[in-house]
Amino acid sequence: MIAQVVPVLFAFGANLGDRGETIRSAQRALAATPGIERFEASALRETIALTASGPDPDAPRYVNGVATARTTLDPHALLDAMQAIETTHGRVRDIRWGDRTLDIDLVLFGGRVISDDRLQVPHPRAHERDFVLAPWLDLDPDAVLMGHGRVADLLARIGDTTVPLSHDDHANAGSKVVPGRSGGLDAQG
Ligand SMILES: Nc1ncnc2c1ncn2[C@@H]1O[C@H](COP(=O)(O)OP(=O)(O)OP(=O)(O)O)[C@@H](O)[C@H]1O
Ligand SMILES: Nc1nc2c(c(=O)[nH]1)N=C(CO)CN2
Repeated sequence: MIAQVVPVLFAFGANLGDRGETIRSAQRALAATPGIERFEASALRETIALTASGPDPDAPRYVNGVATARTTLDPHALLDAMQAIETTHGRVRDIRWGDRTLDIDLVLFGGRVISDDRLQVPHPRAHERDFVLAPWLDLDPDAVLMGHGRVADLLARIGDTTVPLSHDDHANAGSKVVPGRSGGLDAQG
């Protein structure tokens, strides 16, 4: 049987260590994962930490970005690959929304709605996060978030507090980590 190729959207965040390099390294690892192809990463943005008690301008700032890709993996195998990459990049699972070296979220898996003990897709909080919407809009000005509408409209509604990362020398460091427009996810919107 020929495996189905599904467009996906990943979100990346880090607020400890060499944040931008960690995210670019994780993206190279994901792009090199068997079953993942056509990986396209956004520019990175610096963002105010969202904590359990709201935005905290005094907490270490995050670097955030998104990437689109196509995959033949099933959603849970993809999550396994994401979590293995988080672990190799020093991620420790402790307090919810605590500081972290790397977080990778699966925002969209084609047009699938998934809700089980390991995965909620579309990511239930993506539509209210400027640190997801702003880099996605950079990557694809026509992007649509399934169930919520145009990303440009969502971002205009919540406001954009993110700023472009001044030093992002690694944007093209991986042969398959290329900036570009997302392919296919809009059709699911
Ligand atoms: N769409 C998703 N992408 C990544 N992990 C998910 C998703 N949906 C559910 N999870 C589950 O969330 C668990 C905890 O994730 P994590 O601690 O990274 O949450 P968080 O990143 O702090 O919060 P948030 O999901 O609000 O960004 C993971 O072990 C994973 O099983
Ligand atoms: N700015 C910002 N804040 C966050 C982020 C993130 O990626 N960026 N991720 C969190 C948990 O996933 C909690 N808070």
